[in-house]
Amino acid sequence: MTNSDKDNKVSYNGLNFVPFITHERIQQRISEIAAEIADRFHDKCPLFLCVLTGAFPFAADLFRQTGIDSEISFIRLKSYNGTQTSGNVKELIGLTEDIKDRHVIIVEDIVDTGHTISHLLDDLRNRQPASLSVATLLFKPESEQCGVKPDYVGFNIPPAFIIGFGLDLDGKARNLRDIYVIEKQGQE
Ligand SMILES: O=P(O)(O)OC[C@H]1O[C@H](OP(=O)(O)OP(=O)(O)O)[C@H](O)[C@@H]1O
Ligand code: HPA
Repeated sequence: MTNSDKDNKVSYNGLNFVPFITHERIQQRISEIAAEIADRFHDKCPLFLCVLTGAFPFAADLFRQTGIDSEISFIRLKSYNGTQTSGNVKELIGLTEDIKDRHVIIVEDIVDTGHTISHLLDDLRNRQPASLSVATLLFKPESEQCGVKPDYVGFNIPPAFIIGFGLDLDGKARNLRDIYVIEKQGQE
């Protein structure tokens, strides 16, 4: 089965998606965020905390491009089925590091309703890090429901479902180089 057609649309599970943000724009923006993070944390040996699964491509590029003395670790949280949040954030792989007195930078692919990041921030604050920051590639300010304001945002986007560059629909499409947005009714 092929997932793309001549208009560069892609289809997964019967839903159509159209191109939204190119790989080149993503990379450009990541290098800008990396420079900001390097400027602030170059003497603090921060711990990047990648929230699997969706954040792994962003975290890899950001971690590499920041290029300062730093470490990376991983946790795995899950709350989405298809295009909807269940509202229930499940921890599939937990934190193994002691983060007390560490400068922690949480790396997310997307802050949408904000439930996942809000749940994680509550947990990490109790572990007394020296500082806690959030870097997210994508932010949907109109969907956000928990009052979380990420410190570093790649792109503010409208409240429509997207895939690609780590973001999935039921496990598919994470390997797309670009980011795609769900096609609006009547757009086809
Ligand atoms: O702000 P929210 O509405 O909580 O949505 C954001 C979360 O949703 C996605 O994770 P998902 O549960 O789909 O798991 P995944 O990373 O394995 O795709 C994404 O990676 C974020 O962690
Ligand atoms: O728009 C989205 N796409 C994929 N995964 C997501 N998780 C939260 N929002 C999204």
